[in-house]
Amino acid sequence: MFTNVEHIGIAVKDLSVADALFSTLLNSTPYKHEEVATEGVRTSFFKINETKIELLEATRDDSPIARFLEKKGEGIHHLAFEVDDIRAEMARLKAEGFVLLNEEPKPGADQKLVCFLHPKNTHGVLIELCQSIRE
Ligand SMILES: C[C@@H](C(=O)O)C(=O)SCCNC(=O)CCNC(=O)[C@H](O)C(C)(C)COP(=O)(O)OP(=O)(O)OC[C@H]1O[C@@H](n2cnc3c(N)ncnc32)[C@H](O)[C@@H]1OP(=O)(O)O
Ligand SMILES: [Co+2]
Repeated sequence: MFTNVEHIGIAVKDLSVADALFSTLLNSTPYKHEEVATEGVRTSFFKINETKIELLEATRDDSPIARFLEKKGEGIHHLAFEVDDIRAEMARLKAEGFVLLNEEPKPGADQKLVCFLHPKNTHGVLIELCQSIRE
């Protein structure tokens, strides 16, 4: 089951510059910074009630964010939904013909297991599924 929009991911060239801008815009400060080495990103998270904004800076030239910045420039990179059972949603969506970019849930930022769907099959929007990692 889809339960929430978990976050909106925004690709930025320089995280500290974007942090300053979003801090002013939202009149708030990031509640965390986290590097996810496996995705080649350094992230910063803002929270407005239950809505999160994830700013993403590339840490490697061959990372998804670096490639996106090269092709499209800065901007909205993905839309992440919270799901209660990521494996069940992955199986359901695969059976519906969506293309999973990872066949097994993988660790994301902020204590999540994540899976991405190819934007070619979702009207050009990269979709991320997230499930909280329970202790
Ligand atoms: C930390 C974590 C978290 O929240 O927990 C994160 O969010 S990590 C966020 C970073 N990690 C990820 O994004 C992982 C999943 N992403 C990927 O595997 C990749 O970025 C792909 C989505 C497959 C795209 O890779 P790449 O650009 O190398 O492939 P490609 O050249 O074949 O591109 C296929 C087409 O998709 C387009 N394309 C690429 N990235 C896109 C995006 N974010 N949104 C919409 N379209 C996108 C390209 O412009 C191209 O369009 P044309 O064919 O028209 O030119
Ligand atoms: Co994300």
